[in-house]
Amino acid sequence: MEKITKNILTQVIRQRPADSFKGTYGKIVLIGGSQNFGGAIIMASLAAVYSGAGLVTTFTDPTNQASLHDWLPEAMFVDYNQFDDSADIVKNADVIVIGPGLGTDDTAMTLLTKTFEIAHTGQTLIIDGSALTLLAHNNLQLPSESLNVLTPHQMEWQRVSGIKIADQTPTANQAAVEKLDAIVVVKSHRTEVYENGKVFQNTGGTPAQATGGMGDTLAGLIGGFTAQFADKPAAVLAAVYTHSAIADKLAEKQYVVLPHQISEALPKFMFKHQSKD
Ligand SMILES: NC(=O)C1=CN([C@@H]2O[C@H](COP(=O)(O)OP(=O)(O)OC[C@H]3O[C@@H](n4cnc5c(N)ncnc54)[C@H](O)[C@@H]3O)[C@@H](O)[C@H]2O)[C@@H](O)CC1
Ligand SMILES: Nc1ncnc2c1ncn2[C@@H]1O[C@H](COP(=O)(O)OP(=O)(O)O)[C@@H](O)[C@H]1O
Ligand SMILES: [Mg+2]
Repeated sequence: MEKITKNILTQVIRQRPADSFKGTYGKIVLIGGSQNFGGAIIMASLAAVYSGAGLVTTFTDPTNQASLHDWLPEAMFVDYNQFDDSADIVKNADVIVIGPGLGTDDTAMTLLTKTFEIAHTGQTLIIDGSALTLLAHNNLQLPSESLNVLTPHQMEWQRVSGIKIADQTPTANQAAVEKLDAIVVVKSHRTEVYENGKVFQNTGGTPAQATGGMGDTLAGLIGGFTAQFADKPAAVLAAVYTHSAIADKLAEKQYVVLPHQISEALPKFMFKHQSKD
C-alpha cells in the first residue's frame, strides 16, 4: 500500500498559465440538496468554487437557492425539479458531482438515473452520499463511459460492496473495486483510495474533522481538482490529501474544524503548494 504524502501536491497543483480563462478550469455541475439537506450541496459547491473550478452550477431544491447565493454568489443555480430543461448543462459539464444531501426519495432516484444516462466519455462523475445509498439499494449499473469516482464512508461502502465494516481490508476492498470499474475513496480516519489495482492510504486527518458536511466538502474538492488538473487519478489523491492537510493545520489551534473552513482555506493552501515549473 502506497502512502499519499505532500509530494502529490506539487505534482498536481500547477501554476496557472497567463493565457487562460474560466473555461480553462472546467465546468462543474453539482446535484443534490433536498429540502432538509440543502447545506450538503452548498458545502460541496463551496469546495468546488474555492478549489478553483472555472464555472459551477448547482442543481438543487429551490428552497436552497437564497442560501446558496448567500454563501456563494459565484455558483449558478438550477431547480433540480426542472432537470430536463437544463440537461444540456449536465451534458456539457467536465465534472458532475451527485449525491451530497440528495436524499433517497423518488425525486432523488430520478435525478440519479437521468444523470447516469447522460454521463459520457471525457466526463468525471463523482458519486457521493445519498447517491451511493441509492446505487446500492437499487443495484444500479455505473455509467460505462465516464470516469467514475465513488466517495463512500465505511457504511456507504458496506452498502455498495456488501463488505461489513470490520471486514473492509485492502484485499477485500480491492476485489470489490475491480468489479466496479471506478476509483473508490473509502473514507475513514485514515482514508484509502483504490485506483487501477493500486491502494493508497492518506497520511493526514484529525478527529476535529468529524462534523457533518466534511465528506460533502471532499466531494466538491475532488470535483474542483478533477475539473482543472489533467491527471485525474492524481487529482483525486491530491484532493484527499489537501482536505486533511488543511484540517490538520487548523486543528493545531482549533478543537473542531468546520467543513466550510476547509473550503475557505483552499485558495491560500493551493497558492503555497503550486508547482512553478
Ligand atoms: N448539512 C447537511 O445538509 C448534511 C447532509 N448530509 C447528507 O445526509 C445524507 C446521509 O448521509 P449520512 O452519512 O449522514 O448518513 P448514512 O445513513 O448514509 O450514514 C451514516 C451511518 O453510517 C455509520 N457509519 C459507520 N462508519 C462510518 C464512517 N466512517 N463515517 C460515517 N458514518 C459511518 C454511522 O454510524 C451512521 O449510522 C447524505 O446525502 C449526506 O450528504 C450529511 O453530510 C450531514 C450534513
Ligand atoms: N476521526 C477522523 N480522522 C480523520 N478524518 C476524519 C475523521 N472523522 C471524519 N473524517 C473525515 O471526514 C469526512 C467525513 O465524510 P462523510 O461521513 O461522508 O461526511 P458528511 O456526509 O457528513 O459530509 C471524510 O473525509 C473522513 O475521512
Ligand atoms: Mg457523506
